[in-house]
Amino acid sequence: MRTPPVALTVAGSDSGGGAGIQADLATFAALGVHGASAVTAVTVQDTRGVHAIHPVPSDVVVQQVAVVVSDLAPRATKTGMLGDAATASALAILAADGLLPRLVVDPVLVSTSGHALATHDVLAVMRDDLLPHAAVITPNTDEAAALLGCSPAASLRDQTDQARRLLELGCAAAVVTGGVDAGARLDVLATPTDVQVMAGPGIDTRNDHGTGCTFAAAVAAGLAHGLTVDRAVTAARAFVRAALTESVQWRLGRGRGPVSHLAPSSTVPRGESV
Ligand SMILES: Nc1ncnc2c1ncn2[C@@H]1O[C@H](COP(=O)(O)OP(=O)(O)OP(=O)(O)O)[C@@H](O)[C@H]1O
Ligand SMILES: Cc1ncc(COP(=O)(O)O)c(N)n1
Repeated sequence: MRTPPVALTVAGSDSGGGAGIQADLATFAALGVHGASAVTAVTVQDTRGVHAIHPVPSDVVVQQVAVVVSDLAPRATKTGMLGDAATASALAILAADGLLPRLVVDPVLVSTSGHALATHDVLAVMRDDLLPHAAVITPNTDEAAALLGCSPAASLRDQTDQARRLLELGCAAAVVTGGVDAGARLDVLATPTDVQVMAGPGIDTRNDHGTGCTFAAAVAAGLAHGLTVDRAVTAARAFVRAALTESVQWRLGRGRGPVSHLAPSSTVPRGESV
């Protein structure tokens, strides 16, 4: 087997395994990428919600990144839940030093279950110091509105406008996810030369915990394989759609279950009791 490319995720741990580090590593593995990780926080979490958050000190986050970067030379990096401003600032410094190649920033602020995953001061640090180093950022419409200080998008036109305006914050590309129009799901990708609206039918499921992490990790996996941002985003959309479709019938946990990160060509023996 060929040596796989390496991607690094800097994110929080989700004990339920649906989002955060766990979703990122599962996505990397499904897409043929070796995943390394720097944990920013331990969340006590299941499919019903976030019950507690235990931050990892920012210097320990930096140490994790430093050893991985010097030993494994990741070709792409993804950030998710950063938790506090000290960690966001420390990462911005690492990015400015060129240590976070092909950086995908998923500006995680609040979980689907409505729990704050970042202190109020993270937003400004992320916007002013980290985003200018990103190859692409992947906010949903609420996160985009928070970064821009405007109201949430009420139409595709607003969402497109948000994606364009995010480029002014200095990132090389921005994909604003989570638009819904007449049952279709809309993502808008803006680059300095182009704006693309990507639409697909909404998948009716309650198992949608971790879609944002899975999407951003899949973009990072594509970049680690050498894809352009445009192609990495298209491939990531296809991966998330497959992950949502495969898990429609699942009953994992009592709340919003995870999407499937299991490769469709899974070699796990079927029909055997374990
Ligand atoms: N029910 C669905 N049907 C089709 N596509 C979906 C559905 N839910 C999410 N997606 C897709 O998943 C990707 C991630 O977008 P989403 O807006 O869910 O991110 P997010 O809000 O950041 O997620 P999270 O709340 O997990 O952090 C996008 O490509 C979006 O279009
Ligand atoms: C550690 C961690 N990172 C990110 C999310 C966001 O995912 P979601 O919006 O699906 O809850 C989460 N819940 N937990």
